[in-house]
Amino acid sequence: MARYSRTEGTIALITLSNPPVNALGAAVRRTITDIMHRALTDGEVKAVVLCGENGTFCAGADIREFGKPPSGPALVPLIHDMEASEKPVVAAIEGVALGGGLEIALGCHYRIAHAKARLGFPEVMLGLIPGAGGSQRLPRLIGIPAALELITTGRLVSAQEALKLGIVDQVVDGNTIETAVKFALNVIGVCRPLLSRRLSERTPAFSVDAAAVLEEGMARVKQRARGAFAPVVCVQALRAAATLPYSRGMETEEQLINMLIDSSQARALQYCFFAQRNARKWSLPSGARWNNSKPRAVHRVGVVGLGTMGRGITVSLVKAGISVVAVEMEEKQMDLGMRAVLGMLERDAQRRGDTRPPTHLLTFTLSLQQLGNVDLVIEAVFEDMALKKRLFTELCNVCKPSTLLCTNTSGLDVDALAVVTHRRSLVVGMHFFAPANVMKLLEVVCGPHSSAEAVATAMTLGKRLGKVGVVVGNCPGFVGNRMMKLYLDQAYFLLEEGAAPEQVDQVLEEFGFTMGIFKVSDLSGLDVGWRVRKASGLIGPDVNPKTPSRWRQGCRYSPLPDLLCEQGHLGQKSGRGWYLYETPGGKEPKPDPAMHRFLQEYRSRYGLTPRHVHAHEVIERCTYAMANEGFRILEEGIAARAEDIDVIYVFGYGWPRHRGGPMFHAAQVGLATVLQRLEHYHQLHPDVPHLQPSPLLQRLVEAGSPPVHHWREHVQHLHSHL
Ligand SMILES: C/C=C(\C)C(=O)SCCNC(=O)CCNC(=O)[C@H](O)C(C)(C)COP(=O)(O)OP(=O)(O)OC[C@H]1O[C@@H](n2cnc3c(N)ncnc32)[C@H](O)[C@@H]1OP(=O)(O)O
Repeated sequence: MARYSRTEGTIALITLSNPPVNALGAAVRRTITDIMHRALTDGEVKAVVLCGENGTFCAGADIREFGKPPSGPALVPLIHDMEASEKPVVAAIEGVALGGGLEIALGCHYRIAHAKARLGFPEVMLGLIPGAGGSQRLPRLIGIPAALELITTGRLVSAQEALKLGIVDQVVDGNTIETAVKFALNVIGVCRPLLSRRLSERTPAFSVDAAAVLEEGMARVKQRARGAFAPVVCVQALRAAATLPYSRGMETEEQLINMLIDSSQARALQYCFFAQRNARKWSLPSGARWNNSKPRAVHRVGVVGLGTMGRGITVSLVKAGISVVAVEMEEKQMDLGMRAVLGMLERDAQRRGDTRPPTHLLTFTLSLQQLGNVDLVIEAVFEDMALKKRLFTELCNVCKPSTLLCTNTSGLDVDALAVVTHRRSLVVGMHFFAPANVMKLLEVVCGPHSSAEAVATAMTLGKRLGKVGVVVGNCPGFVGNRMMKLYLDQAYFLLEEGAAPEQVDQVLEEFGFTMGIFKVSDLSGLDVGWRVRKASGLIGPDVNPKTPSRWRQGCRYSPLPDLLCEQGHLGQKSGRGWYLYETPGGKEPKPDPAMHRFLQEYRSRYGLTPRHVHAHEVIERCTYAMANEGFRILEEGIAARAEDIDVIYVFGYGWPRHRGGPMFHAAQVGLATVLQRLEHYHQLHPDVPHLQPSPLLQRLVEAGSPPVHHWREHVQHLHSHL
């Protein structure tokens, strides 16, 4: 928990010891409180050095304790007593000093940091504010503007930046604890009383325009928060620091954190924190798991296809220091792709203040033969099964027998590709999201033949690229796009029934989505879905001409997006889609009067009487339809946990993190309510089978709506993919 020792005769060394990150659980707080008291009252001790075991100072409060009844001593009095002491207390910061960890460090009189240390207040990402004095001490140390930026974004700073900002007093390359001990010996008796080192006693060095900074900060934060409360409350806490004496500021901080601590948003964000980490802990029906499967070493990767996805994947790999052989079939395409990749790397290097992008890691070629020596190939060609099958057959002949063959398909059958190779166990899906060098999500698609080694290798590679990998089973659209299809369907149906694209988008954005569904569709290009619908036989020559336009494969179908594509309205790229753009390639969507006329004509052609669609209906139909499919996905074993589905939606589809993900949201609304609303909508739309409540949802409601972590126990694994 925490150890006490003496060094150099007069220095008390307190070492936090709670692996893996020295989180401040109740027992740790109790131990530090006791031994700090011992150090501060021991006459022989002249100074105290506080450090953490295993190269980590402290990652803050133990997040697992949030939501449980409080126990153990609070941090605030401990920090207060430490700061009030006449004995200098020096923090030796290695690894991280985050949240409560940084608050402890700010209560110390001096801070020495290792060059590789990172510091920050990530509380906002957990739906909280720094609630143990951090919101009041940090602005007294570094001023309102810098504190505002760090606290409202949760951004971590390097030791070097912390030094520049004045958060730490010294940065060391060598042994931080030894340096801190020497430092402590040097300051004993030098700076008495320690008044100027006590941040709580500092007269705030606020500039005259602090009020304006806070006002601007509040406006910026509200605009970016997409409905999240914590960033707004962070600004309120900083306003207290700027305008009130320290003790009153602390009272306000306490009131504000108490308001947030049990909020549904804080719960959702904390759920996301663990869901993201649990997604790494995959397992397969064979018993193979993340911690018993060895990934292969990957030094050189082949990327086939230099379209939008291939380019982003190549950039991601090169940025992670991995050699890439990028293959295109046609010279012109290769030229375009090469220029785009080099441009992206150049801009990235400039942003990081680096003059040379790592282009030495890149080879561009028109020949697949150059893939003979790569460890792994990522195929990123068009979504055309025949093309992919030909390519996989060829890759099998070209690549060394141990090369993993991965497909970036966004929903085609990974198993159908595996069976054309002589190495089925080495075939997995690596489904990146556009732009692949920016988006964090990676679906690792495990087919029935994929080996644990192949899954482990793809997941480890994803981690090296800074992605959040989630292992999913093989089915059309996997998890993300399978649920997205139903979300889109509901959005189209809402247009048929009377809504306008901008109305649906506005409601979704107010709910917290990064972008409304129709704006997303315009951005990705309407032709993407059009091709998928053609390939799956929903449109095209295979459809019986007698089939009604609004009816496909036994259920309601909306031809709206097909009609737009037929008119060449493909979204941003053509200057017109669900919205109007100033020029082709324009980015600013404007409601399109022609779209409104088009929808009116469409409705009258099919005898649909438009009605006013309420915001709550938009949210319910879109999000409950998604969650309902999520329950089916769980039942089929395509996702192992509801958490995995939520991670996919938060990291890949702009789902608001403070609402936890579609499955968590369903749980927060109440499964019984979701069930009842789905029944209601299904009654109104019996021709939409995916509105019919899934059997798992019904069973969960019958079982009393257990919490998300217990849903797995109610899944009847008839045939589990995971
Ligand atoms: C009021 C509020 C107060 C006073 C607070 O302090 S709120 C907490 C503020 N602190 C944080 O938000 C830090 C959260 N942690 C991280 O950012 C990262 O975990 C890390 C930078 C500390 C380390 O990152 P990394 O090396 O990638 O490792 P993991 O993220 O995988 O973490 C390792 C395991 O430690 C668990 N963990 C991390 N932080 C905490 C914590 N504060 N409380 C409890 N547990 C924590 C994490 O879940 C991992 O566990 P396993 O998945 O391995 O079981």
